[in-house]
Amino acid sequence: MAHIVFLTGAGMSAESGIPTFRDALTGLWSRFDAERLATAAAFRRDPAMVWGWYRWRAARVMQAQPHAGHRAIAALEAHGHRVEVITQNVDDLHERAGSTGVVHLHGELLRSRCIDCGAGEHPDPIVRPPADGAREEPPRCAACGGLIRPGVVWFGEALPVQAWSRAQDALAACDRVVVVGTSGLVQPAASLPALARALGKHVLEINPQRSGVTEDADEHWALPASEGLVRLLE
Ligand SMILES: CC(C)NC(=O)[C@H](Cc1c[nH]c2ccccc12)NC(=O)[C@H](CCCC/N=C(/NCCC(=O)O)S[C@H]1O[C@H](COP(=O)(O)OP(=O)(O)OC[C@H]2O[C@@H](n3cnc4c(N)ncnc43)[C@H](O)[C@@H]2O)[C@@H](O)[C@H]1O)NC(=O)OCc1ccccc1
Ligand SMILES: [Zn+2]
Repeated sequence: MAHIVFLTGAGMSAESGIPTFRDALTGLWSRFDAERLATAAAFRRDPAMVWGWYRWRAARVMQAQPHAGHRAIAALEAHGHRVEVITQNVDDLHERAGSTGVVHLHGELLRSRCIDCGAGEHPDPIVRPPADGAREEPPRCAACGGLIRPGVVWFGEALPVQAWSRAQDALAACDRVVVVGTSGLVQPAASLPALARALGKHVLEINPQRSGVTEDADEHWALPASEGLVRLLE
């Protein structure tokens, strides 16, 4: 039985209808670049605009379903392989496909917390998906009255310490690494494939396009995630 680490990015969820980071800028948000919108400064400046963007994205995630690629990773785990999923994605499609112990380097869209006291908060369910561009006032914290923010890692914010150390431990312990659907532009996550290579691990990249990772990969399958990952089962 093999010990496999999957490093996944937005391309992993593209076939489930989740827009990749750069494609999630429609309507009102299209005049912003993601790196500027996904920041604490933007939230403080205009909480309703940023919260509206995240609720719109959360609604898309709730409408989406895992695809054959997500299921293939979960199947490898069910077949007894040691599988660890380290993702930059803030959606829950890996978990919904059956993967366990998924490490979210950049947080989770469907978890929120108070920006002041950190209390975890579960905002009211999304009844009607907000129209793209819709502003929505973030709820207030029941404990301190502070603003509730999405449980994601914004640009300029440190990654969760535990997630980052689990990622490094997994790469050190694994036999091989499969990198799926990332452009390899966002640090420090983008440094993990090179770290795996430096640790002597075989690195396979699955991405229809060449990316910032391809140089660090031993193999590149120019395939969409759904096809490339199913091929791993054969
Ligand atoms: C843009 C980049 C230059 N910026 C950074 O890297 C910055 C740091 C930085 C600033 N200036 C710099 C200059 C140089 C180097 C670094 C920096 N990093 C940070 O700010 C990090 C935090 C980064 C995390 C930001 N949050 C995200 N997401 C959560 C929020 C949200 O979602 O709203 S990042 C977000 O964007 C990234 C998107 O990238 P990808 O996932 O790769 O997706 P992308 O769309 O780019 O590409 C998709 C790929 O899929 C492929 N594809 C398409 N379809 C398919 C398909 N069907 N199948 C397979 N593949 C497919 C495509 O070909 C393509 O290659 C993901 O990481 C995603 O999580 N924090 C930090 O540095 O803090 C400091 C610090 C340190 C200590 C103490 C205090 C502070
Ligand atoms: Zn609070």
